[in-house]
Amino acid sequence: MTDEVEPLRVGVLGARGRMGIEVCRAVDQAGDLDLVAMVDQGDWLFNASDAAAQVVVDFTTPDVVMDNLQWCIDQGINVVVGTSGFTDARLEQVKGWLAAKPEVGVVIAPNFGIGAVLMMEFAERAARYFDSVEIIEQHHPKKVDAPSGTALHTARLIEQARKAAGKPAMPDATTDEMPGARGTEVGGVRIHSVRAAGLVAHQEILFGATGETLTIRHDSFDRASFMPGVLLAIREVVKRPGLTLGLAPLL
Ligand SMILES: NC(=O)C1=CN([C@@H]2O[C@H](COP(=O)(O)OP(=O)(O)OC[C@H]3O[C@@H](n4cnc5c(N)ncnc54)[C@H](OP(=O)(O)O)[C@@H]3O)[C@@H](O)[C@H]2O)C=CC1
Ligand SMILES: O=C(O)C1=N[C@H](C(=O)O)C[C@H](O)C1
Repeated sequence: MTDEVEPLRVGVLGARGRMGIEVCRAVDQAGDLDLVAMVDQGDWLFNASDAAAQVVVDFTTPDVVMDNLQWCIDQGINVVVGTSGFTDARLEQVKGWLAAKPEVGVVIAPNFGIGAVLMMEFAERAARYFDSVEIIEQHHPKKVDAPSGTALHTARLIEQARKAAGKPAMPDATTDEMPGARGTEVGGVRIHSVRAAGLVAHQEILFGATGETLTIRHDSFDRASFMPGVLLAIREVVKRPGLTLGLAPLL
């Protein structure tokens, strides 16, 4: 008799992408995890179920992630999703699929960086005290979506916190505006998206009130920064049936 625990069997979708490569390496190096499937564009999704993956990690693209998720849930495979593009409507759709498979766990996190999760928490806490807030997100130029998933999530958290505190709309007297000059507005919060070579993933939240500003900033200089969060989600998702949104509930 041995009480040694079997390693968790993990498959990675988007395995040849920037994040996928890093996730495969991290899973491979973790003693309690077994990398059993690496699937990318053009590969057969069934590689993951044939390999009896218990958890699938998805870092693909916003246009394919929903099909992947539905397939995993149908197969009864737990899923950790890092791919961006999750609107409220998409989250509702996922909840609908999970209703038919209540034993399956899904973690969808806009950002797996522990520092980024704290940045969002701090921003949520600060939101009620400031008249103005704007988000400036900066990413590498190969990112396909704008604004980033992290910026969208941050804006929603700030919107809810301002609403709960009864804050009025932000002061903004702009009447003469070139399109795009003031960024895009999400939940009443302006988001400015910068794309430039040399960047990885960065975000600043600028709060303003009479006579003072507060800047909360997070920088991912290397995709290794996301790996502790991804590994945590893999280990936790098997214990959490249903949908978990964001990494914060796992910390
Ligand atoms: N939550 C978080 O902490 C983080 C989230 N992200 C998000 O993760 C996603 C991926 O980012 P990144 O790795 O930089 O992007 P990449 O474009 O480098 O990687 C995506 C990979 O998915 C592949 N792919 C496309 N379609 C499929 C499919 N149907 N099945 C399997 N694989 C497929 C792509 O192949 P091909 O190139 O041939 O199309 C590519 O190899 C983005 O949405 C990004 O915003 C990124 C970093 C951190
Ligand atoms: O594409 C990226 O690189 C990143 N995407 C996520 C997002 O859209 O917020 C997370 C992080 O910002 C890196």
